[in-house]
Amino acid sequence: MLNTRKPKIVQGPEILSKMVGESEANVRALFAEAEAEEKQMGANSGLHMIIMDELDAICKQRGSTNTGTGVHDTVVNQLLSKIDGVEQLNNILIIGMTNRKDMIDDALLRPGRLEIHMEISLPNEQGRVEILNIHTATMKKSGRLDADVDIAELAALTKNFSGAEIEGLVRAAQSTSLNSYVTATSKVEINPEVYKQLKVNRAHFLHSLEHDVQPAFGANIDDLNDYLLYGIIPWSPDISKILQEGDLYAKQAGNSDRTALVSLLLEGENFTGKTALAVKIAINSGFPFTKIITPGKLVELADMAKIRAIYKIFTDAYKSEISCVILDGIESLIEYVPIGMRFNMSMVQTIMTLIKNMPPRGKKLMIIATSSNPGLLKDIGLRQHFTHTMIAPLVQSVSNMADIVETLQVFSREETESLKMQLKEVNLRVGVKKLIDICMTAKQAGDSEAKKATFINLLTRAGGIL
Ligand SMILES: Nc1ncnc2c1ncn2[C@@H]1O[C@H](COP(=O)(O)OP(=O)(O)OP(=O)(O)O)[C@@H](O)[C@H]1O
Repeated sequence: MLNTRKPKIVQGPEILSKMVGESEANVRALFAEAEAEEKQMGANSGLHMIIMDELDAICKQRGSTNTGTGVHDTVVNQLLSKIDGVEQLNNILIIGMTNRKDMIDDALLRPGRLEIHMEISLPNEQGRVEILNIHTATMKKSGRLDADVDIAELAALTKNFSGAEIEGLVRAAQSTSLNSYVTATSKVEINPEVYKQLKVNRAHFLHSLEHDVQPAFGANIDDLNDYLLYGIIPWSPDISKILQEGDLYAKQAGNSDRTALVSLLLEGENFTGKTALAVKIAINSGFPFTKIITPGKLVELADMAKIRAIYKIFTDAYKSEISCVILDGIESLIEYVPIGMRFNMSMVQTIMTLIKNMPPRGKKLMIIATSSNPGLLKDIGLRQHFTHTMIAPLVQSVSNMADIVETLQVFSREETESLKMQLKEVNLRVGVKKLIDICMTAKQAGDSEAKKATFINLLTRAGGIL
């Protein structure tokens, strides 16, 4: 279109070489032709185009890699000197592509270098209709697409799918269809007569949507369900109230024209089920992008990498029209240690900035954070930045305890009644998670009396009986 010389298309990693100086030479070679033509023809030189895919592979922030060779750093330097060096080239257009802009050296992104930044965001519903039409066109033409496939419906069901993922879905639906015609005896065979009538129908697409292709920028419900091992037992009206209020905040984030950011802090003592409640609110919201940040997922990372990982989740969230990010156990995320009151200040700053930061125009975000130390959050100035707070309650009445115990089916109705009688005079104070743990241990104790004795013993030792 621009009438250029044949574009040079390179994959970032292709530039790198194990030979000393070779990577830099590869960068120079990319520019050699343009330089020669500029020297010869000056302003009459044709336009040269270099397209660099996966730019982040070679242009990482200098000083961020730890290979000991410094090769990455010198490749960045070489590229900088070619793009914006002493000998300026006026006959070259460089296009870099990446899905990790955050990892690219800042110097490369300044004016005069790769200065125009364009974000290809996730396709909207209309875009998805067009992409689906492109990828199903051949099937349609050859009569392989069943009449019951509704492209508009598929576009509505593929929220937050990228173009490549939609293409993957079409391919997966084709395989699903093919599989349904395969007879696997000792050989895998397809009846040629049946094959002639092979069509990809709506059921094949729905099957592949459920089993084969998950969007990278989606809500992985299976992953989230791992935090709901015992579901949500409605042991008190407070629990339904928390979930209802959570729904309201999600609606506020989703429906209000003015609210782009809702941040919710779920406070409660240890083991009160804060994570499970936060996850349940997130799932109920039905937001297409939902991610949970837990201390466990960051434990292996160094400080900067932790901050980058958290930023990455938020920048990913900003790509979706509406999203939910759960920050689980803020005190652990900031590495709080009560002895000497130590914590990671950079992490506090990061979390504070992200909680306060408005998502880009047109995007909406709900943040749900959990904490068992609201006093600390107040002292370090984080708590006041949440737009709403809610409290996960402790189990404090014997009848609530009995409801939980009965739901778990560890004790029979008679055993539960007998437990209620034995504990009727006591003051209870225990988190639902701890109570569930105790029940599950007691279940292993054998006969009815042993189960009840173990239950009471463990509850006392856990400080649940005052
Ligand atoms: N009503 C309820 N509310 C919360 N969790 C519940 C409820 N009923 C059952 N559960 C179960 O209790 C467990 C709660 O664990 P969760 O990790 O959420 O607690 P937590 O308060 O975040 O723990 P911690 O203090 O260790 O961070 C989950 O397995 C969940 O399925």
